[in-house]
Amino acid sequence: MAQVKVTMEVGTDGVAVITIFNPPVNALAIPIINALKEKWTEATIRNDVKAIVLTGNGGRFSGGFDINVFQKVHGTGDISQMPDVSVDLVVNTMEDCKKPAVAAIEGLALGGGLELAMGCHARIAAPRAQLGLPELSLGVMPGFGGTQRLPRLIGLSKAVEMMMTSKPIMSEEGKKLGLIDAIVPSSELLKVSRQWALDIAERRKPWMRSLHKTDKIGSLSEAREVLKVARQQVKQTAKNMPQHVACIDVIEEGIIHGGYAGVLKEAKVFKDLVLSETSKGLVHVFFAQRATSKVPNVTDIGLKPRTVKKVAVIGGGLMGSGIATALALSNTFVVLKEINSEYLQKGMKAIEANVRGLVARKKLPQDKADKALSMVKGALDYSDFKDVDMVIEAVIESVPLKQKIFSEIEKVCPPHCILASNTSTIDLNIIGENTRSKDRIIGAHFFSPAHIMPLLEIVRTEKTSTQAILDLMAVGKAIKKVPVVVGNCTGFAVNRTFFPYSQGAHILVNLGVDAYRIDAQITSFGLPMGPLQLQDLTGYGVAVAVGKEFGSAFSDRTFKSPLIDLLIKSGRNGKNNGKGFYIYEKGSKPRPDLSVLPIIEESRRLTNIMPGGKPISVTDQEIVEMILFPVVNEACRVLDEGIVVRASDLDVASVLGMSFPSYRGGIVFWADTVGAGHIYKSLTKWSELYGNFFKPSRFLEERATKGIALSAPATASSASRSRM
Ligand SMILES: C[C@H](O)CC(=O)SCCNC(=O)CCNC(=O)[C@H](O)C(C)(C)COP(=O)(O)OP(=O)(O)OC[C@H]1O[C@@H](n2cnc3c(N)ncnc32)[C@H](O)[C@@H]1OP(=O)(O)O
Repeated sequence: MAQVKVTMEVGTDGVAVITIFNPPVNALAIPIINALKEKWTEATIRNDVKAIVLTGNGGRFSGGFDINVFQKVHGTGDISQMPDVSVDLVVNTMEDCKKPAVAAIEGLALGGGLELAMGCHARIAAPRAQLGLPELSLGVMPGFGGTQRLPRLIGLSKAVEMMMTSKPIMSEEGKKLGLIDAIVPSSELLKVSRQWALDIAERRKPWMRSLHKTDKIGSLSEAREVLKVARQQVKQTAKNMPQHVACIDVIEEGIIHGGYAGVLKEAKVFKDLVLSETSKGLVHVFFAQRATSKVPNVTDIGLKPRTVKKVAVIGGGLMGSGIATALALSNTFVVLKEINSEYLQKGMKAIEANVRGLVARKKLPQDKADKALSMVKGALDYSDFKDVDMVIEAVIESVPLKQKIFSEIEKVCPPHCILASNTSTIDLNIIGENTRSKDRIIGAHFFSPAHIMPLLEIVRTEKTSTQAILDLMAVGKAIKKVPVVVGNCTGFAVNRTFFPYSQGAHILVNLGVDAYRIDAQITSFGLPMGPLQLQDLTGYGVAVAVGKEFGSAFSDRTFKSPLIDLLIKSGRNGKNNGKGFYIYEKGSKPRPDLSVLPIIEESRRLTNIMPGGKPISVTDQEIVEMILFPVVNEACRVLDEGIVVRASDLDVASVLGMSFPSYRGGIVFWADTVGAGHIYKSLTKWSELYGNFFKPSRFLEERATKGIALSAPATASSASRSRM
């Protein structure tokens, strides 16, 4: 293992270069922080040192405080594990040091990394270095003085924006804003930084303590206006999370009472936030997301992914065109195949619209858009398939059609070519039934819109080769998705786990609960929309098809709601035709459509499940639980069957595929915070009252009765039932 250390080399010029070594991102682990203090103190007292340069080894300054420490604090609840860095190291040792220091920044300076750099007296950066304070995305806030120094260096508005969005800027922008003093090529970074430090020591350049600066903050009333607007914005964008408002309050403290008072308040509030539930959830998701790239017996056996240069996408509909867009944007050659020129043209136009949309939203420069569009070629036959490395089939969910396509592509593609399907529900073994290439068949399940949604479920069967899995994982990463490897079953991990999401809503509606109250409670819990609005968005055709598929796979626990059929009969198709549970009009938010109420009444009459014919009475919390506990229950079955490698993969999949609130840590993490016991008891009660849909799974029952967390790894007995 590479050594975690801080070195100091004193040159004949009298400059001490202090270097952080902690690959891969030079995280500020506690030994690093202690060693930094030691070296700085040594440099301060040594007579041969005139000035200091701080840098990071391996082309990266620092990715910030060691996030593992947060996780340790979360595990133990012991906040005393957090070192006192802000005052002791950054203010007293670095900023108030009698020798000047310059930060030499390459690659990235994030979080605590940037905060150390701001504690230095100047910052020199290499081109395109990332600079940011992303702490809020971990449920905390900058804790090494960043809330005070960033506004003083670049102005309040921009500093607030950077902290609230957690988005980094490049060193070029940092230079314009005043965060960076000079940009120099990497090869000259140390040389220029040393000279700069000497220039400060000899008063040829200003000796700037950023905490003492006031010129960029503006008047108190201007500052208050900026913070007021920020508070209003985070009410919308950061619902249910404490760190945004806390951070604004701490910034305000420094503006009113001075930077040092701000630093003191920051240190206190920072520690409170570290202990918050939000931070626990977000830090869990941070590590869970990185864990998805570690798949036992796939990524740890020394196998290398092969290069995938050219991919054929079959089907130019919503999914196919989205997938083709994602591939083209990452410079992969794409052949888009359709069955006739009309459909092909539509598909090509959809790709163009996707790419142009990104340009319009300033997410993509024009030259990259042109390049992406030049990577796509349309085709009406298989002649371009002879040299493709991968095919992704994205046609309608029809078993015979998919089977036909797979037996055709097996013949026309080269033998190394991976044969992937974007099916969201159909068993891959059935799709590949008529082929002799079962080792090359794999699921590449994208989420709509495929060029934007970050999740890629990679579905392996018992026969899929390790090489094919590894190759698709590499393609997924190349197109900036988070690939999560899952097993083969109806609905795979995400759709299967969340099938009860809409089912639960339909049961509640039929039990007499107001449809719009259900959606409102789920959105206030933190999902972007409730289950009924989601059905409007995906369209009722999808709801019917998915309902059939799941109804036959899991008939024991499927609730047959007539509501969607009744809505279709009344001429509704959700957002597609502007009429569903809500009314959709251009330019305005969806509005509840009260003319749906008689249709709901009709559904209630048909199902006749209201006890005594009267609507049930439920609290807001019960609504959330009656929708989400069945989801947890299905997640338990997914865990029990070994469909995911680890529980945290399901957390990531729920956050990225279903927009489950990341600050709640994902579906299983959240369930563990609620407690398996409470979930089990509630489901048992509801199953007695309202039927099998709520019946607790064997896995949930076992975990609840034995007091084991749902996320705990599978026992030997359940692992042996694993499908992988
Ligand atoms: C007091 C302070 O104000 C508080 C703080 O500083 S909180 C920390 C603030 N910093 C951050 O939020 C940055 C978090 N890191 C990142 O965003 C990204 O890792 C990055 C942009 C630095 C690098 O991205 P990338 O090159 O894609 O590598 P990525 O796979 O994410 O990370 C590589 C490894 O470094 C680890 N890592 C990254 N940042 C880390 C950190 N700050 N602490 C501990 N480990 C970290 C990752 O867990 C991963 O470990 P693994 O290989 O064992 O899975």
